[in-house]
Amino acid sequence: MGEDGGVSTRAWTAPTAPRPVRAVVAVPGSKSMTNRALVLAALADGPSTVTGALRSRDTDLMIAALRALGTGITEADSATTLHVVPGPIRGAHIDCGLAGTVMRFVPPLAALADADVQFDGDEQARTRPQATLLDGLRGLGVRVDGDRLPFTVHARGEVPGGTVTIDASGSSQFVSGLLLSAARFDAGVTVRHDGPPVPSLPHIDMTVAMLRRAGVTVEIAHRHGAPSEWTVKPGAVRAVDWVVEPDLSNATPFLAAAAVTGGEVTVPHWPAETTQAGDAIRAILTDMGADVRRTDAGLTVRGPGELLGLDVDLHDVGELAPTVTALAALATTPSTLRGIAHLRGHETDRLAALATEFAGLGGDVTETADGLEIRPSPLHGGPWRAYADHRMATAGAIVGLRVPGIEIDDVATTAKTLPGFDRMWETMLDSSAAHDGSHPEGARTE
Ligand SMILES: O=C(O)C1=C[C@@H](OP(=O)(O)O)[C@@H](O)[C@H](O)C1
Ligand SMILES: C=C(OP(=O)(O)O)C(=O)O
Repeated sequence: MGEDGGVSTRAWTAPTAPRPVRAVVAVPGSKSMTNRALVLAALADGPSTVTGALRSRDTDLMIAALRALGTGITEADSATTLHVVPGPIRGAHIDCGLAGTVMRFVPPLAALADADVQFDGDEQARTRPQATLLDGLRGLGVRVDGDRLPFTVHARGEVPGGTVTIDASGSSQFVSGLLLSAARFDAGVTVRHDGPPVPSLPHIDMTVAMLRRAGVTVEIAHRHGAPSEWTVKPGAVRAVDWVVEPDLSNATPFLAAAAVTGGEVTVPHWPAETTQAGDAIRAILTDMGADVRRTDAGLTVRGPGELLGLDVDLHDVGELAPTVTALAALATTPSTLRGIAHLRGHETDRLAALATEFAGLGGDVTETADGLEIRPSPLHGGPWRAYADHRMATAGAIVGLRVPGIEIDDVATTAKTLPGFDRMWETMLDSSAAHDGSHPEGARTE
């Protein structure tokens, strides 16, 4: 179990929206960027700062892991501005909680330590796929005991590195994890993928872009039009002052609130260009009939009169599947979500969890080999289990806007990436009510 209090639970009745939601909702920093910036800063050739960092269970677990391994991390003017001073990497015990980014990004860095590093995490994390990463490390000359949490990296101060072939079809994080620390391996690394297509490629693009920004040379080779081999040359990781973008995946439940209530929600500081997978919500909501615009004010979604279902491949953006399933379950026409078999290894088996919880509300959501079929069906209130999955909890909240009596068993689990989600949600609704739907800038949660 996590030692950081992340396992305490709290029940919450999701509030309904008596009128169209009208709000401006600022979301905190990206989990994926924060945890990459922290790892790169810990490996860098000097002190870095990370501005706009997300503070949440997953990022605090990363901070704790890197501190235990010898990195100095202090808060500067605020909790979201972190000063990172690299130090010699030493032996430690690491709690991964349920964070994929901690369990996949930290072991390769820990392999550079001068002593053993032990990893464990939540009970539920012990079933998340991990062997591919650990086999990859073995292929690079590291001794590792175990194939899943708990496991031990027998570090000896250096990693030979070289070429390794893995099947990364289970998670892009296996590739990202090996690449992030590879510049510090003696021979760098070449990761070859051999297997069905790698999911979540934008997340690997983010890894490559951030490595290059830190002065690391990365080369990519393609097979059949898809990247299949990544090479990181050995060399210094330069210290960078990282500025973290808002978390676009965490923005999606708030944008969905506009879509399902025929309202209008703006998320400020939406980047014009980004490697974040969450940016795909723009095309998805447009396909469902919403009006989606990016302006200097941010990204604004205006809900349609009629929310339409869609047929979409979410292979690259599996993180969005719970939000998209909630939207689709409230749409007037059927939907098919494809390309997301790997969601069975996320925080929970998300395909099973979504099908089960919608069935309990009278919904018609069925699992396929690689996704979900969602048919319109009248929904009623009832229990909604979160399965320790932040995005299951936020999906329940979206449904609750239109369906009274959605009893989420654990809203505290949103602290994995968005502590205070329920307060933000309630503020969004309260301010919409204050303006009675007449003013588009009703709520500001900034
Ligand atoms: O590298 C990252 O920051 C992430 C990669 C993706 O993982 P998968 O490739 O396992 O889907 C994504 O779903 C996860 O939330 C974050
Ligand atoms: C899959 C997710 O998280 P993790 O980084 O733990 O894999 C997610 O946030 O949707």
